[in-house]
Amino acid sequence: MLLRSLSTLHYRNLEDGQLRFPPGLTSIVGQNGQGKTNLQEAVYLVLTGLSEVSRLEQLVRHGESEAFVRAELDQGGVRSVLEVGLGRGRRITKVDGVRVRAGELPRGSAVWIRPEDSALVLGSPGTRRAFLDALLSRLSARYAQVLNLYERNLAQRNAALRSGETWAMDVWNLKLAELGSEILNLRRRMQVRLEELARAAHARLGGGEDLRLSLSETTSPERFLGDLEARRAEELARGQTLVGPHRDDLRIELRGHPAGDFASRGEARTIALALRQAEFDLLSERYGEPPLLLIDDFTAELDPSRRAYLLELAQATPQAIVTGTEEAPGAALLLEAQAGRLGVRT
Ligand SMILES: Nc1ncnc2c1ncn2[C@@H]1O[C@H](COP(=O)(O)OP(=O)(O)OP(=O)(O)O)[C@@H](O)[C@H]1O
Repeated sequence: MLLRSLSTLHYRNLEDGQLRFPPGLTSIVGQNGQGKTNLQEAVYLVLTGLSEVSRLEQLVRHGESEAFVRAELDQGGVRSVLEVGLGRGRRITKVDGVRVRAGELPRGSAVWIRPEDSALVLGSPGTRRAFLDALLSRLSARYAQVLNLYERNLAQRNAALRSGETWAMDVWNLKLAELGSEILNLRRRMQVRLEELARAAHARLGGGEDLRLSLSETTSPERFLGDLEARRAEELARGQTLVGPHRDDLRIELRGHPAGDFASRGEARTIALALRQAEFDLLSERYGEPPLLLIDDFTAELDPSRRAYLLELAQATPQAIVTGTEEAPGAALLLEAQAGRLGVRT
């Protein structure tokens, strides 16, 4: 898949208009706050449906009520158009003019590597769960569907716990244990390959051989139902469900110690990069072609070996968009961002 063009209207500070992208590497240079990240965010959103903002309105330019992003793709010689319309608390997604749910977008199409990725190692369990859930949802439509049902059931069960209305609790328990167990099993299956790929990338990055990833689980498929029943009194007192995949973590250990507590900033950065490389590899394996690679601010990467790794990865990928305060070498297209305007620099 190749991204041929991106058009935006009222998207953050980006000037309205269309940008065309060649195969290979596009380098976007510019000082801070010029719109480099906003452009990558728009590309990632329209290709994958994923966004990290808490409210979609944040993506709409100040003073406007709606924003639009449109991407033209070339999929093995076939042209396809993806569109996202954003308004207050709502989003409309279209593929070739037909409305679809955000989950029906081609989810293997892009990977975004950002300076903020260190939070995968140093941040809360919720950050790592979100990483696992987003990746698995992109690898398996079944996972996305089961996760959605699980989250709805969990919200209803928690509401029942808070209100003390326990008459339907046995029904909630059965449903939650059934859906939750499927999530646990799918996570376990992916974790094996995720660890292999992340360990290999970590070694290539010079981080050593001793990175371990494992699931830290609050229950298991076999114990799920029994654990829910056994902890009912405590759950009623706290008004929330205390076991299940929504409480689990991806345990990351470096040289036998939890990386979140002991890794240096540089080591955390290397592990985060290894996780993104594993994500890139898993999506390539699943969909039979490498995703579009987005790298935000490679110049923030001060370590020479990590910087070289990022640039080599970008150069070896069929299509990559790399931002920074300086030019990425080997670019097929060089753009300069200035106050939201992206112009070709020659
Ligand atoms: N909804 C919005 N409407 C208008 N402008 C916005 C909106 N959201 C963010 N901005 C502006 O976009 C700019 C940030 O752009 P962006 O994050 O893309 O910068 P950048 O070029 O990647 O810089 P850096 O190198 O600092 O990350 C800021 O000036 C911010 O005020």
